Amino acid sequence: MGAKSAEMTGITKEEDAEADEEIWRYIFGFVETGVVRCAIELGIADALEANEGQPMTLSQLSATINCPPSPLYRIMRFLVHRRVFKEETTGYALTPISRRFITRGERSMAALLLLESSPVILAPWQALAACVRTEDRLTPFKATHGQDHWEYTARHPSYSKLFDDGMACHARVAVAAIKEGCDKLFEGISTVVDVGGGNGTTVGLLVKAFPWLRAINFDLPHVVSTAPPCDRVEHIGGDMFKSVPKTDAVFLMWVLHDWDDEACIHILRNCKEAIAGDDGKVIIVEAVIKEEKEYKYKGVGLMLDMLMMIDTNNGKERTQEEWSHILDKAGFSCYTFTPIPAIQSIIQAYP
Ligand SMILES: C[S@@+](CC[C@H](N)C(=O)[O-])C[C@H]1O[C@@H](n2cnc3c(N)ncnc32)[C@H](O)[C@@H]1O
Ligand SMILES: O=c1cc(-c2ccc(O)cc2)oc2c(O)c(O)ccc12
Repeated sequence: MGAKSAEMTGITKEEDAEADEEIWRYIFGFVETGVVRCAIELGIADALEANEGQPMTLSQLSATINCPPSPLYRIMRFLVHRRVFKEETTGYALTPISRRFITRGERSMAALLLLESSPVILAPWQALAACVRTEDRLTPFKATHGQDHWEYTARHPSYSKLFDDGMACHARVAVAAIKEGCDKLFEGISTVVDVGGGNGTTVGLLVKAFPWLRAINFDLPHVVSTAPPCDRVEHIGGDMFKSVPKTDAVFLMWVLHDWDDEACIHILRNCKEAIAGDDGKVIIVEAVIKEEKEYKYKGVGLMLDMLMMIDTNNGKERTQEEWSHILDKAGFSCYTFTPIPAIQSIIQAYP
């Protein structure tokens, strides 16, 4: 049977030609992530950074990172084509993308890429179709690893570190955006509890950015037990489903997206209980899913929504209406939404 005509399908020649090209992005999309992961593991961006930002020839780079020139040439050819690195007359150089893969860089996303491309995170995608079909929905993560994400994290310290480091590298970008987009957020606030604060990177940065603040980093006991000490930050282990330490303000970033509405309402009621003074508030830093034409960051919110389907029990990214629903149910008298230059928005909820 021959190809159907444009009149029959309603597809123009141009659209069809575009699809011929686009289809390969779906088929080989993983290659880009895989090669960037390899570049991070080889330390290519780190080596160029250590060379004081000066370009390096293939043989210099090969000697520095201890990788033979022949495969390195092919890897660099691919990454130059993708603009991850650039080729100048004197050798290979960093671009704005590879600067984000310098492991100790201020805006490094290397740890998040290593997390998302890890076998633990990737394997459950094989189970997504089977899991969404079943009525008594087992998450793909649990179907693959036999435990839910937080049980698995508690039992696998090396994955727990990979996860906390991944979250922490994104936290650095988020706190800078909070300061830029909402610099009055902590006015009149002396103490803040970061609920689900991971290894404390976020509160550590918050107390630096807002120097009058004292903070508690509150997370599961096994998570805070490995958190490094930090000035004006106390680490407390506990369970947000039981209670939250008393404070002026509660801060939650990328915590509520892990949970269904009922669990979120439960957590938010505990956070509301924790607010000691009359001027306190709960600060939520999360994605707010918007109409398609308003999507920023190439639909990252929708990608995270798919990730929540893989890793959590009915966790999801929410629209403004969905956020309003859970905040109303948790008993907040009013709340505001503030966009910031990041994937997330700031939601301030007042008891
Ligand atoms: C997606 S991570 C977000 C980490 C951090 N807020 C950030 O943005 O980098 C969710 C955090 O919630 C914590 N968590 C899960 N269950 C918890 C509970 N019952 N009580 C306190 N924290 C919990 C996890 O350990 C994890 O650090
Ligand atoms: O694997 C993840 C990744 C995230 C994540 C990544 C990037 C962001 O800007 C925010 C969050 O969150 C996760 C999560 O909440 C979870 O329960 C399991 C896995 C991941």
